[in-house]
Amino acid sequence: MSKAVPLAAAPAAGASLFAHSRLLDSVAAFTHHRDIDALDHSLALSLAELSSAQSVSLVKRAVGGTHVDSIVQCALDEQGHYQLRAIEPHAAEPALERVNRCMEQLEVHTEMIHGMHRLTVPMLRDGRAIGALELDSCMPPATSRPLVDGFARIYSNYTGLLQESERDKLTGLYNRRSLERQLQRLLQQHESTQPPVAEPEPSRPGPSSAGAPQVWLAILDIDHFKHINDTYGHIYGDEVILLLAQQMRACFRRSDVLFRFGGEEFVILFAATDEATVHAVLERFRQRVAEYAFPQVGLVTVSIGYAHVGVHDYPASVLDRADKALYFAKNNGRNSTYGYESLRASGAVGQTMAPGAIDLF
Ligand SMILES: Nc1nc2c(ncn2[C@@H]2O[C@H](COP(=O)(O)OP(=O)(O)OP(=O)(O)O)[C@@H](O)[C@H]2O)c(=O)[nH]1
Repeated sequence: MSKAVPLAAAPAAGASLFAHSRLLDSVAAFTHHRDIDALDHSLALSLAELSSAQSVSLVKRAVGGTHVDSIVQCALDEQGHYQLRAIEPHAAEPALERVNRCMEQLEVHTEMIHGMHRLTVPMLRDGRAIGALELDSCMPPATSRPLVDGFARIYSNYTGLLQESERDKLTGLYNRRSLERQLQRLLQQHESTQPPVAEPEPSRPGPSSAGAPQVWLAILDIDHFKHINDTYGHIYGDEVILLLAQQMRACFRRSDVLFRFGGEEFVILFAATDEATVHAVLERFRQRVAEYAFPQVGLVTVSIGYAHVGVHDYPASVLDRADKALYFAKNNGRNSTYGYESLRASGAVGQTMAPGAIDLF
């Protein structure tokens, strides 16, 4: 039997339904994104619009780390329109103290600033803060807090799922599936500074115009890993993989993108101005590994092959070139680093795969 709804309740219910559907629209819009940068922008804008805030900042810690590695802010401009911008964490140092405290203490922070209410809410996952949302608004914190809390929880859950799908379970590095997206992202970042590359050899690094950074891909493979597994067992083999991933994190820059590509193979994507720098960076890492005493196993070495990434390169063809250089290292004593372009110039390796023959993942 249907229940009569008092007439007087209808307008309030209508208004609340409208507010709920706006909220759901926003959540649907930002969870539509698979790309975390786009998701961050969408979240900051949705929260600013729904709360009519003066500004919303999304501050994020590096995956698995405690330092802030990105800040996205959505703030009203003089014309009353929301504008999104990314802020370099080092440029926001003093303001970050408050946010860092909130993330360390896992506590919500409120204060009055220039006649506005400032609300800082940590975003939690598995009992630790992955970042924080900060809102400057005319509304008192008690009014805006449920909305900010809700967005923080949805963001944390959703990015947790996204990260699980793009990370290797053992090491926490990116997995093979994420290479194409990360490569595109890095190329877009550096596209404007990359000199035009002559066809039909997209792999050849352009002239180093005013030291503009270019993108490079390196493949790193543990030498005689089967022997390590056979001698010490798979658990020690896994431990070697884990420790190597830790060394990679410690040795490469935060902006370098690290992958466990499968088994005992790793990939590094990074920007550098010239081949000599690339070689020196990779050699430094190879030597560091060769000097490290792995528990029980002792000394372990790695072989490295690398190649330049052209703006219009397919991931599979870059991988093929770097793999040729790696293969050369494996066949020439291991525990060494080789670049495809130099090997090609000296005639030590042949042509890479034809554009039609590539496997596009
Ligand atoms: N412990 C462990 N072993 C793995 C994992 N993935 C692959 N392997 C093993 O890694 C070994 C790789 O062996 P190969 O491809 O012959 O290479 P290698 O022994 O390192 O020899 P080179 O690369 O030629 O120096 C195989 O025995 C795989 O079973 C993993 O996640 N954990």
